[in-house]
Parts: sequence; C-alpha cells; structure tokens
Amino acid sequence: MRFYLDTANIDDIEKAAKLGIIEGVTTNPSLIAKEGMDFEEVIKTINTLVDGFVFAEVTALDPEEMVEEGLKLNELSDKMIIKLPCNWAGIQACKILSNKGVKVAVTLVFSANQALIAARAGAYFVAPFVGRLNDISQDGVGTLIKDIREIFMVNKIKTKIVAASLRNQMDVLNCAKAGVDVATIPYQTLLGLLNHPLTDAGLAKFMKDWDSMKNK
Ligand SMILES: O=C(CO)[C@@H](O)[C@H](O)[C@H](O)[C@H](O)COP(=O)(O)O
Repeated sequence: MRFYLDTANIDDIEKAAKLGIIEGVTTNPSLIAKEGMDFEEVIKTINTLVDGFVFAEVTALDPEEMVEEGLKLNELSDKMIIKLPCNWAGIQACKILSNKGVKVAVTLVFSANQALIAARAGAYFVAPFVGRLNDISQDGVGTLIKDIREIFMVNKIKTKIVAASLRNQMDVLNCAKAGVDVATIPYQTLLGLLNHPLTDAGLAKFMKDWDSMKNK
C-alpha cells in the first residue's frame, strides 16, 4: 500500500514531502475551499512539491461540462488525476475522459457495485470513503473495501483502489491488511502513524545514557 496526502494545505504538503514516502496528493472542493486560494494556483503549486499524482475534482454537475473542466484541469501537468463523482453524470464523463487517455478517479464511492460500474467506465482509480461509512455504523473496510478488492480480483480489473476518508490509524492499518493500492491520509493522521511515545521515551533514555558516559 502506498501513501498519498489528503489535503490542499501547502505547508502540510511541504512538511510531509520531506519524509520521502508521499507518492501523491488528493484534493476535493472542500479541502480547496478551506485554503481560500485560487483552485488552479493551488493545484499548480502542489504539482511542484510532489513527484506523484495530483488529484483535482471537477465542480461541474453536467457530463459535458465535467468533460470540458476535466480536460482543462488535465492540462495543468502530466501527473493529473481528474476526480469525478460516482453518479450518472460522473460515469458518463469518466467513460469519455478515459477514452481520451485522461486518468480518472471516481470518488464518493459507497458501494462495491458503484466501484464496479466506475471500473467498467474506465476509471484509473476508485475512491471508497471509509470514514463516512463508519460514521453511519457500517464497516467501511470490513465490507466495502474488502468487497471491492474481491470483485476487482475475481474480474481481473486493473482499476486501483485509493481508500479515502481515513480518519485514524486503525482505518489505515485495516486498509493495508485488506490490500488497497493507496491510502490517502490527512497530515495529522500521518503524524499519528509515525509517532509513538515509546520511541520518544526510548530515544530520550539512549541520549541520557550517552551523555552520562561522555561526562565520565
Ligand atoms: O476522494 C478522495 C481521493 O480521491 C479524497 O480526497 C476524499 O475527497 C477525502 O478523503 C474525503 O472527502 C475526506 O473525507 P472526510 O474525512 O471529510 O469524511
């Protein structure tokens, strides 16, 4: 499983990029709006900070306009992934854009059948939302992610799974065990995955013992 960062915050992307393990950045209209910056400017800046894919979501609701907006966003770099919602309009636009060679992520996926339809429309990625299903007392990984994985395997579908709406370490761990291709995570979740109090305590003890030896 690979890690992408789920944010449009430039500071967080710069900090996380230093780790050298972030292979892409995903954004959505809510994350862009939170930063209060021009959409295209944010996407262009993110492209300069990471080597991997940069996901940008269309805001049009009509299939023709989605295609037009998707083609325009796709011009921003050769690493663009165009995000489309998993609905009637989004699937039509997915088929058209995929046929033109544009890489599409179908997002807001809440059922395995939606993921299968998106894959058949040529989606490069599907983005199942784990946390929002957990919020309504369903098992985001245990049912949705595992079902999509199985369906893609049985049907030899190459569409990749980018698990989204991951809120905590258990979500990420369960996604890794279920074999998703990518987990896209907020910066705070990344900190939570790496930091451990026993690592900090262990290092402090090593340094204390080292200093006491030097002072002998
Ligand atoms: O869909 C993708 C990646 O394709 C993500 O950027 C996705 O929009 C985000 O993970 C979610 O919107 C965040 O979900 P939540 O934590 O607000 O429930």
